[in-house]
Amino acid sequence: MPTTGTGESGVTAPNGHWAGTGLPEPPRTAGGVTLCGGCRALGACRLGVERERLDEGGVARFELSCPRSHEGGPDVAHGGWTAAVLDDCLGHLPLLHGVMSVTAELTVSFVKPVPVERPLELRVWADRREGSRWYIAGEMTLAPGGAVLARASGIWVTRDRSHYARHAKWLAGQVEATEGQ
Ligand SMILES: CCCCCCCCCCCCCCCC(=O)SCCNC(=O)CCNC(=O)[C@H](O)C(C)(C)COP(=O)(O)OP(=O)(O)OC[C@H]1O[C@@H](n2cnc3c(N)ncnc32)[C@H](O)[C@@H]1OP(=O)(O)O
Repeated sequence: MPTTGTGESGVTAPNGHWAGTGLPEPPRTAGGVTLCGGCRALGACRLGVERERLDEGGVARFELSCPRSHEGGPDVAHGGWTAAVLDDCLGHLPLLHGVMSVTAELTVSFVKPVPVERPLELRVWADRREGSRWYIAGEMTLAPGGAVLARASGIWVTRDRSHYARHAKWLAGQVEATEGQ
């Protein structure tokens, strides 16, 4: 990935485009974590993803922990955090291949309570690809010991830069249709 260097925050400023998408590359942290729109100002993943990489076998590996701010029950993660971080990390698999995609379907199994502020790992792989559809699965484990805490699977649909413009046009049409009602 072409870059312009690493700033004080450790976030790498991109100067290239994703192959085939025409979209600007999103910034990455020093740990290789792609930052979505909401996390860019902070320069860190608010869900607690600290490192990400693609291994030799094509499996994406993440190091993370649940921030205390996402505590649900005492000392355990809110289920919404678990679902959100699985959605985010599963969707990073196409990103790590230079492909922009959006979540079309997501199924989450909450296997055991997830402790907050403990090291966790997440493995993410593609079960198969059919045209623009990626069928992706992943598993979250406790870092020491490897006990499975949660699993997820879903479908991601590849998009190009017209996705957001199309959305903006659709939304403008919705607003126009309701004006004067
Ligand atoms: C230039 C600036 C760049 C900046 C660039 C930075 C990038 C920096 C990224 C960092 C990384 C973050 C990545 C986050 C990734 C998630 O957070 S994903 C968020 C959650 N998921 C979504 O928002 C997806 C919402 N759903 C959809 O857009 C569509 O249902 C899908 C998944 C694309 C459908 O695809 P499909 O199965 O091929 O179906 P298709 O027949 O094309 O469309 C089905 C329906 O959706 C509609 N549709 C499809 N696409 C759209 C659209 N774009 N707008 C409106 N309606 C649409 C169709 O019109 C159709 O509507 P109906 O005719 O049924 O009324």
